[in-house]
Amino acid sequence: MIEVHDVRKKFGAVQALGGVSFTARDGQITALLGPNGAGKTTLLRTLVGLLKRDEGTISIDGVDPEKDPMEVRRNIGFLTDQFGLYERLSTREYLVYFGELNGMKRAALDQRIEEVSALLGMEEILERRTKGFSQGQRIKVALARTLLHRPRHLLLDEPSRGLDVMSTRALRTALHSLRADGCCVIMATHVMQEVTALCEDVIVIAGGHTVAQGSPEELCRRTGIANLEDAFVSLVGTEEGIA
Ligand SMILES: Nc1ncnc2c1ncn2[C@@H]1O[C@H](COP(=O)(O)OP(=O)(O)OP(=O)(O)O)[C@@H](O)[C@H]1O
Repeated sequence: MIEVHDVRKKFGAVQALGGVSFTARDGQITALLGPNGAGKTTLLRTLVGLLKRDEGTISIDGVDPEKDPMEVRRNIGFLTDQFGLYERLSTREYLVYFGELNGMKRAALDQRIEEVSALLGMEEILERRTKGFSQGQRIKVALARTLLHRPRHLLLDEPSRGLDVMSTRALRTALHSLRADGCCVIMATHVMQEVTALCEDVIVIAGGHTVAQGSPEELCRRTGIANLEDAFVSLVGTEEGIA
């Protein structure tokens, strides 16, 4: 479970997060919705301890990422907006490298690479060097790295960008199975169909503040608007950020 209370973060004069609070439960996929520049990426980076918050509290299964970043990272998979692939390595070499960094034993790691590769449809790119990979291929490799050590928590920053229809479906299947395993998933996205298809809970942030949290149905009920996209626009008070 991830619990966030009144988190604030400034970059110079820019107040990227001005008071974000929410709870993301285990066995649930929580969408993080917000217009461009709302603070979604900043929030995710703060949750894994890559950024230091100015104020507020964060608890990842009771652990503060600033006090014990290694413990939090062991239990978290984070798909960032920067994939950080090593272009001289093949996909398999890259995954072995990160699996070993996470303390996985080689036999278990080899088996897990096969599983994740089958899940994401990566067989054809497994032995290829990542140099020159398309956007969709790059995101698959990064996603595979994120899933490799079976994290208890998964933070995904726009995971479906650049994915084709088959890969988007594969991602959905992967997320369903992680949810069934009790994983706590937070997914920043601009794609409303993804939210309605996958997420039982939605956090709406705008201007660095939590504007609302609830199921898609609750947000529609609260705004008196039947369609989630229109409800979102009404909550943030702008037409920005709609895919
Ligand atoms: N390193 C940084 N230095 C200065 N300003 C930053 C930095 N990182 C983020 N910001 C600012 O903080 C605000 C929130 O940015 P953030 O990337 O978290 O938004 P986002 O919700 O992820 O946006 P998008 O949907 O466009 O990806 C923006 O105004 C952004 O310009």
